[in-house]
Amino acid sequence: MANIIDGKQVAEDVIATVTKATATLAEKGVTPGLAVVIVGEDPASQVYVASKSKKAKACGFHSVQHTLAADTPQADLLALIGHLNADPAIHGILVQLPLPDHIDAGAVIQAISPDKDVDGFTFVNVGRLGTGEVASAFVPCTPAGSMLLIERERGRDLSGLSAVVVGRSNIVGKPMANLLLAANCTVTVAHSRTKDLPALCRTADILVAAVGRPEMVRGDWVKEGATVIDVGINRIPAPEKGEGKTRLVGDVAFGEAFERAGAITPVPGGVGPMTIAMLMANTLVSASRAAGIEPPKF
Ligand SMILES: NC(=O)C1=CN([C@@H]2O[C@H](COP(=O)(O)OP(=O)(O)OC[C@H]3O[C@@H](n4cnc5c(N)ncnc54)[C@H](OP(=O)(O)O)[C@@H]3O)[C@@H](O)[C@H]2O)C=CC1
Ligand SMILES: Nc1nc(=O)c2c([nH]1)NC[C@@H]1CN(c3ccc(C(=O)N[C@@H](CCC(=O)O)C(=O)O)cc3)C=[N+]21
Repeated sequence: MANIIDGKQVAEDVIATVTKATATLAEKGVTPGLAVVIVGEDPASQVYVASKSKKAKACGFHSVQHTLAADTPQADLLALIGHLNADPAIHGILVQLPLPDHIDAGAVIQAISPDKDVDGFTFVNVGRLGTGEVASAFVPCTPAGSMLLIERERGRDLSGLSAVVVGRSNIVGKPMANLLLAANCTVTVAHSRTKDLPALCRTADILVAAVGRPEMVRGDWVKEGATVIDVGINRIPAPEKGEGKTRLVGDVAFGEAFERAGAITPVPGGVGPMTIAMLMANTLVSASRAAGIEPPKF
């Protein structure tokens, strides 16, 4: 029977630290500014963006949201990013993904100033993380939040533990693997071509699932006592709640994995709230750096 990791609570702790540090910055005349840019009307994206803006305001940030039409030309989006890069009131820029097909997401991401890249997606920040310069990098929010949950559970010394990351996206899987490697884990990254994934997962002291397939990781893939981090957010039909209703599940079959894991994150209430909290933490760090003030440790 596993310990259920309370991501909501840890996220609240992070937000409390951010809010306190924001008040200290305010005494010095600095207000952290976060700009969230969304293109199109994808309802799921709208929900996430709204909750990011709300959290930013609750932290005491200057929070702006730019909602652009789905057919906005790429040049207009690049021009907006140029303005935000140059705006001294803005310390963090987040362009909500995915972007519409007519826009080259790579070109847009790389247009963000690395100093304001609170998502950690630009080459500069990816490179800092990849070379082990973790302290100077903006680390992508979901892996950064997952790492904080792992450290709260297992302590800061993860040396020699075996970690398996299922998924190799630039947003989650790869940066997660780099963070675990920087923490001296022995890391294996699995993906859709991996052979005998269940057997590989059973070797993991730390198992991170970031696949996007509802409940794919079964209970018997989990090593006894392992720490299981479920990044997946999948909305599936829930006819038991009524016609047309849905519910959220992760990439891990929670009920089964709970029986074998030492600790496991729930969905919702696990990694999701941490993602938003780390966005606030990264924005605070950016504002602190711009003001030449030492940011708090998370
Ligand atoms: N909690 C949060 O804050 C966040 C949650 N998410 C959620 O995390 C999940 C993953 O997101 P993201 O990384 O963006 O997704 P992507 O679709 O970009 O990547 C999915 C990865 O899973 C791999 N994969 C797919 N099918 C299998 C399979 N059958 N066996 C093994 N590996 C497989 C893919 O392999 P290959 O490379 O070979 O195709 C790919 O590397 C999603 O559910 C998403 O909603 C994402 C961001 C934030
Ligand atoms: N540039 C960019 N950066 C991102 O960080 C980014 C993005 N684009 N695009 C989409 C994904 C997804 N994402 C989530 C954030 C919070 C929750 C979250 O708070 N989830 C709640 C549940 C929310 C609900 O009920 O729907 C939870 O798990 O408890 C989930 C997912 C950030 N993403």
